[in-house]
Amino acid sequence: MSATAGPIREEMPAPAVCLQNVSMTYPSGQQALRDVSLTVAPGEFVSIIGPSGCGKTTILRIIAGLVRPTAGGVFLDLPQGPGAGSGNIGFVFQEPTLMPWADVFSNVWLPLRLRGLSKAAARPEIEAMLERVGLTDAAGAFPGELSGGMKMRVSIARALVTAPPLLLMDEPFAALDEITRFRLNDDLLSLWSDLGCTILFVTHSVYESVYLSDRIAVMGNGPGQIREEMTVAGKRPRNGDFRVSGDYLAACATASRLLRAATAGGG
Ligand SMILES: Nc1ncnc2c1ncn2[C@@H]1O[C@H](COP(=O)(O)OP(=O)(O)OP(=O)(O)O)[C@@H](O)[C@H]1O
Repeated sequence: MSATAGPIREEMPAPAVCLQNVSMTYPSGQQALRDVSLTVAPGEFVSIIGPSGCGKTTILRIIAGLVRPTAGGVFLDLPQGPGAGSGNIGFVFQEPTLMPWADVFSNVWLPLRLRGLSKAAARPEIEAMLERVGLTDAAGAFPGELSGGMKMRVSIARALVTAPPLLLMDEPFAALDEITRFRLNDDLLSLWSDLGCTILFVTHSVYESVYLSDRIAVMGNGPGQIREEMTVAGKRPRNGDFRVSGDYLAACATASRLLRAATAGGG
């Protein structure tokens, strides 16, 4: 082995998600993305903000493999989660999409059931996840008996019960009141820090993106392009103190300015 001169370089981990020059035109002819490049490091929390219709959901759907881009490359480097199958990406939608006829426990069991685990075999994982999201006492309740915030907790528990290394979240808290949203923001951050997963989070809220993220990708008007990226300064763990800190307010101002610039003058 030969020695190399110069400074020792830290090995950069391969990105968990890498989009290279991705474009997407739906069969209807609607162009949703144009030349989008984005990398997300393992364990990073990245938000995507942008105006309605700019292609945020399309990015998540492409990463999840639900639609194929018409051009460009999508590279994922994700450790396999436990259990069989390729379900190592969790997806949380704006609507909790729970099975109304099944109780909370059975809703969270679903992805494990799809992997062939009986209710009894899955019980320890389900109970641990319900405890993490504060729903132990609601295990036997049906979705119709739950508040919006509790339904979203079930949806998050269901997405995380298979311990996916990548969690995609599409405006999960948009329909919730602000107090519930703030609480779920904090709970999500502590889950993320405990589980060590990578999160890509779509939101319309500049404030939410700043509170949660390490980095923010700012999209412009369609056809969708990422116009800017910013890093959010601010120590972790973040909590209510961060919401009133100078770092937070400065980052919100920067993100708002970038969003305004990105959406000025149409696509
Ligand atoms: N299945 C589809 N077929 C045709 N066009 C689609 C389809 N899904 C999305 N589009 C179009 O692609 C563009 C991007 O849509 P997308 O849902 O990705 O945007 P978005 O930024 O997530 O919007 P919003 O913030 O309103 O949820 C829009 O013009 C939308 O109408």
